[in-house]
Amino acid sequence: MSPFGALVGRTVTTGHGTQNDFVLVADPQDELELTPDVVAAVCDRHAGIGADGLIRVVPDEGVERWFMDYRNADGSDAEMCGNGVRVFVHYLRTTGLIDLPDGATVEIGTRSGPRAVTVTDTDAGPLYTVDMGEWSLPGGERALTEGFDVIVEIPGLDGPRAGLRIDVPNPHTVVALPDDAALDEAVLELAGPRAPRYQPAPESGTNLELALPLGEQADPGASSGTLGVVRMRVLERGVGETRSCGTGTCAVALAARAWGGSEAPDSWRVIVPGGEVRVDIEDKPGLLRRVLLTGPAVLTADVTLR
Ligand SMILES: N[C@@H](CCC[C@H](N)C(=O)O)C(=O)O
Repeated sequence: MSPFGALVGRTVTTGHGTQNDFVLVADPQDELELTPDVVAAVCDRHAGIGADGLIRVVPDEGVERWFMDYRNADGSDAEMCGNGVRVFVHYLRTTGLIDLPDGATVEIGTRSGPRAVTVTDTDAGPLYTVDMGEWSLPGGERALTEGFDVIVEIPGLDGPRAGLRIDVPNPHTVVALPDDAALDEAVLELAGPRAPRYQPAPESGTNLELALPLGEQADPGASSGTLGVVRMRVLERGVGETRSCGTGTCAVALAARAWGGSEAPDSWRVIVPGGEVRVDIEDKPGLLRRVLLTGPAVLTADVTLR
């Protein structure tokens, strides 16, 4: 019997955002029951299509917009997926489910509430800017000034490290590393004896980002101003090590800005194994704290499940 359950006979689409890859399943009648087992079977890299997550494309309840029903590769739910949002909107646009001309904005539904996404067409393909909304600090505001609120033991690295927890609004723990060697040597395994250990242990799990701040450069997107640059690796909750994580890049930019002190830039170029994205942080007094994520999205294939 096929492990793909309700998806047998369906044609689904694959795509990625900076190589964080997804299977997109259109469900315009909101009729598909996708159990965690079916999601895990589709995302299996050896016996399925293979992906970091699955996105069901479904109408939002009671409002005229599309809803991103995101699941991790192990079948679990998550509050948000930053790369997934861009790929989701690119899918809606490419398949004609929405009309989104260059420069236009669309609102989509997510488990964390509505998100506005704006497209900019470039010679290298479209870039999508997602208003990722408000972030928060489970460890309280003091964590931001102190720069950490959790201790993490990461195999491959000598000794415990300080980490900063940031919700975007899914949970992230960001650990600063001193050089490329440490970043490359860290072992990022989800489970087993070589999984990272946290003190305190995160109640609902966490995504773990290892961040290497690399200084600043002139901002090509502005006539004046600088862009912080940071390299990262990520261990995703419910997935394993991935080549990018959009919410993770936001958490890393926020942590790097906190560690950089009052003069640190608000805009960041975040380099991940699968490419790079831009993160713009807005938190001027009196304004909503929010973070904007800009990056590419690509569709790669249509596949029919047997
Ligand atoms: N890849 C995503 C994050 C997906 C959810 C995450 N694994 C979690 O469980 O919180 C992104 O691009 O943000």
